[in-house]
Amino acid sequence: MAKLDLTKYGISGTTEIVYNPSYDELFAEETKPGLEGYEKGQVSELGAVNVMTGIYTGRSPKDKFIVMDENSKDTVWWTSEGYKNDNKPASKEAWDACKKLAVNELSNKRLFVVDAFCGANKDTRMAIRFIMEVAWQAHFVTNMFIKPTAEELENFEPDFVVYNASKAKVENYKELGLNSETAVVFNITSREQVILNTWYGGEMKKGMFSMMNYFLPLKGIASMHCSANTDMNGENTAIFFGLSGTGKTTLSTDPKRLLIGDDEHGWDDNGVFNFEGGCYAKVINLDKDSEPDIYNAIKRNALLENVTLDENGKIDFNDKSVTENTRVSYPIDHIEKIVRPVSAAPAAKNVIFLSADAFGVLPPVSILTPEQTEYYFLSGFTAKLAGTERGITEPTPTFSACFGQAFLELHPTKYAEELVKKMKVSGAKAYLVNTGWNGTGKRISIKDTRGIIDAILDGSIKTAPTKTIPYFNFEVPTELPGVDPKILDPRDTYADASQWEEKAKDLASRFQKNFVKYESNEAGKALVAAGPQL
Ligand SMILES: Nc1ncnc2c1ncn2[C@@H]1O[C@H](COP(=O)(O)OP(=O)(O)O)[C@@H](O)[C@H]1O
Ligand SMILES: C=C(OP(=O)(O)O)C(=O)O
Ligand SMILES: [Mn+2]
Repeated sequence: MAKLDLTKYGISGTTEIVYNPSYDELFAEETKPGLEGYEKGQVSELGAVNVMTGIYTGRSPKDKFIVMDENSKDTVWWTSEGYKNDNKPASKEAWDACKKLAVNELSNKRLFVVDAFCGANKDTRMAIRFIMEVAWQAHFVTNMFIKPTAEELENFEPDFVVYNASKAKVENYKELGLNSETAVVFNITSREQVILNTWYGGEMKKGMFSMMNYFLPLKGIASMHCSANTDMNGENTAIFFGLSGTGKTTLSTDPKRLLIGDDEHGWDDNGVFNFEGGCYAKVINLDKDSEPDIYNAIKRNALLENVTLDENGKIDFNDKSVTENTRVSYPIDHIEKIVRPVSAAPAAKNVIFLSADAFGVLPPVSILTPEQTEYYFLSGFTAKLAGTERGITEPTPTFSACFGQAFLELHPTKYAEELVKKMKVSGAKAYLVNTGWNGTGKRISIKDTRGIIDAILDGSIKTAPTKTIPYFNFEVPTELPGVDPKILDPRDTYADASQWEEKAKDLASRFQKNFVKYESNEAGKALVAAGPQL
């Protein structure tokens, strides 16, 4: 690519640029003899290549920073004593140092450059240029982002540039006010991201998600950490919010429906649209029979991360010895039932909040009032599951605003406002679905959860008999087709209902404590009544 000049980014001495490589080129590059360490891919029995990412097998939110400057100072939702979050400010000096480390690492090398889009909507998509030295990282972004047509590539002008220098370390991080030798730094003004010392693929996709979360709500578009699908006619759209591991990917991949996307979406006046061109599924304990579509997506061109293979490429999906956050990325067309050609569909009619409750208190499904919808969206209660974030080794209860706090760049109320506006126009209803634990000590089965989702999407939940659950005032159905009726009231899953009572009171008070941070204004105060009462 003669027209590609990387010196404008400070990258010099480039010996060759492999530009938007095809899948065949990527396969050859990532398996070529002589690759060492985390650069090396191994072909698995399913045809997909597997790579290992070292100690970073999940995102590293503690190492996430945003440059604080004139532009970002008053717009970004910075971490504060009153409301701690992952948006830590970096100085201009720290940015310059990190950028320099990245361009030094990437100078005098043979590089991969991938130009791709984030956002299926042409008016609001971001054109992104990824620059890296590692072939499989080029494969990852090729899978996960939207591929430009040949014509679009002709005139491709990036809105955002990502430098992946995973081999470089920030040695003087203390001096720079950073957290460790690893840094994931965003500069909203120059529209750049630098990745240092982590190889986890997810850092690249969730980085751009964070940027969409900054730019879109400012244009009046809802930007959401959710999966989305629609019915076979492309009419009855549903979105599934949830923190990592709560079931967005699993539950939106449904053979009865068309997939829009598994993780990041916008909702504008035309409807719901995907930001991505691929999916990133967890594969721990993946079972061919219970999740056939995801299993079948693991073939040539898919890319496995941190999965255990023997020397012959035989896969052991049950092995957690490296991480529980084993993954596969694949282009969305590895799933048969998808919306084509553009991953978009009309406004959502059903909004589902997935929460993996580690306490075993929440009912498997609750029908929410509009006020409860706002309250539970802002609260974002769930458990962080082992592995997706560094340092999390067991299900850890958390309140993650909007079910994706780590990716919010504006105040959570901004996302709630945009969602509520869109829901009002479409007349959408919201449900809180617990995909976590109950009194049995086991996780609610995928089969029961799928039954619940089916009942929401085919409308049968609307005619089901219901009762009210104390403390939370949740309206829950007492029977649903295809769902074990003994689990619908969580109290029935305990040997003694008083065990539930005790845990429920504890959880209710955690909700109340967490919500205090929203009570500094009238709108927040007004929502308290919709939350748990003791
Ligand atoms: N009831 C359930 N609903 C959804 N997923 C479940 C359930 N029980 C166990 N799981 C497992 O939890 C994980 C959900 O992960 P995934 O769908 O990738 O979540 P996300 O896309 O939200 O990060 C999968 O490994 C799935 O097999
Ligand atoms: C990729 C991630 O998210 P999810 O599990 O929601 O797909 C992540 O959090 O790193
Ligand atoms: Mn997912």
